[in-house]
Amino acid sequence: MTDYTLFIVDDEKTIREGITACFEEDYRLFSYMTAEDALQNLEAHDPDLVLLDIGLPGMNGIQALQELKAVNPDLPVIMITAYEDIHSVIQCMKQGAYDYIVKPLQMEGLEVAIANALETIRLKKEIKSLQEKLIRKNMPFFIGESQVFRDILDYVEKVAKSPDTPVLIIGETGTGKELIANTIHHRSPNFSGPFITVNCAAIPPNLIESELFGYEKGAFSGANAGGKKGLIEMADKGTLFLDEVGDLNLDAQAKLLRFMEDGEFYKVGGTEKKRVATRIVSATNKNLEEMIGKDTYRRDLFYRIGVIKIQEPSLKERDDDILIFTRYFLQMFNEKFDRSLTGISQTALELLKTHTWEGNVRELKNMMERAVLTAAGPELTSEDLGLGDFSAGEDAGDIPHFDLAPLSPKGVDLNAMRTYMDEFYFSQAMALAKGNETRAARLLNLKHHAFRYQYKKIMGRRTPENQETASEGNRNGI
Ligand SMILES: Nc1ncnc2c1ncn2[C@@H]1O[C@H](COP(=O)(O)OP(=O)(O)OP(=O)(O)O)[C@@H](O)[C@H]1O
Repeated sequence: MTDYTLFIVDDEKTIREGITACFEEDYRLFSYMTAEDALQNLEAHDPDLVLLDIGLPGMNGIQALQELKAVNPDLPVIMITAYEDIHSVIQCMKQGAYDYIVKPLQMEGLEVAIANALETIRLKKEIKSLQEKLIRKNMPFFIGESQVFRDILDYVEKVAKSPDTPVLIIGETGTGKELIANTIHHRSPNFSGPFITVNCAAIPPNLIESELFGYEKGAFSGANAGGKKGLIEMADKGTLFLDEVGDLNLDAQAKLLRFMEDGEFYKVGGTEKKRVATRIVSATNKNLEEMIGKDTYRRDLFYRIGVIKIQEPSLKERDDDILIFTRYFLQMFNEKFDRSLTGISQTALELLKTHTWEGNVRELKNMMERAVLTAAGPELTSEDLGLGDFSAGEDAGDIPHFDLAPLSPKGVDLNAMRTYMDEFYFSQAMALAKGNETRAARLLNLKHHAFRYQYKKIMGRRTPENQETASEGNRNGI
């Protein structure tokens, strides 16, 4: 006997007994004289297939089909009908019946119909289980125990259920906005469709329209001869993730709004109206409300993209998670680089807690990657992490003395001063060491890798004018 349960619902005793005699060795069978009886037993026996007579006394087969589909839309139902009742059959097929058989019953025909229906169920179950496996495999992995973060994940779980409600994720750089967008996609009904990411800040303003909507051949000079599909069309039946959505210019904002109103658009140079169904998830680290006040962002678009808003906390606002992240990344990079660092020194742990974390989780992840790769071990020190003042040694406890100007009553911009000091001493060290990084690192009592990392960061934040000033500084020996 196979593991399938079948209901036979027919008021004719000979039909019920005939079907039972034929199939009782193959399936678990329950037979009922009325639809009401069958519906009452639905929950108790959870059938895989129902054979349902149309001409039943009391609730007829058409009404019973509706009731069954309301309880379980995927339950296959084979209608049993008298030949002359073909109009009712059509009605049942429109309401989702799987198949029908005509009285007097031919048992071979019924056998084929049942086998087909059960094979469809088997395939559907297999597809569902494969889809679930795929979701689990592609599901972004989250770290975080803080209450604020758990609340966000609960909310994400709820909003993901819609296939098309727009979501706006707001938060500083590196807080995990893209990870959240990805999770919304994978937990939504669109999960088997594409997840297309667009970095709005990276596309030149004059190309944004053709990138988003695509273009027809010959739309403009320099265009592909065959035309191009836009990112919106590529995201059909999936999710379009508009990263840095605050960087869209006003022209592109107007076009995006028009598309979001009704899901329709034209390709650049095209005359055919196109339609796609995609969910728009956007993210920004800008203050869009402030931009609306300055007329650089459209209020109507802000409301349209932000039907659901998710505010991602900075790492500082969820500092319970800093040590959890640190341990996780330590283990992750230990495995990746085949290292066996045992932990993190007490001083380093204290410094991790007090660090400013302007680059949020990304900064912590990068810091751990670099430290695990280069540390001497056995545990990570603050020096390995490039944190704090370690000129006096990791746990020496002696604070070195520097002669500093006293604080004036006007106060001081400490961050600007630190930046200035870094730039000043790194430039000087490189000038004195004639560009030799190892010697420059020694002059600043830094390990070579820590020097390199910080020097690259300093060079990266300089504007071209600053760089000119700095190199002049070098020439003048400042
Ligand atoms: N909760 C988390 N669990 C695990 N990894 C995380 C988490 N949050 C962020 N990350 C990791 O931090 C890095 C930055 O995350 P992500 O790119 O999602 O940030 P973002 O807010 O979109 O940044 P940006 O605004 O700069 O684009 C990624 O490597 C991501 O995997």
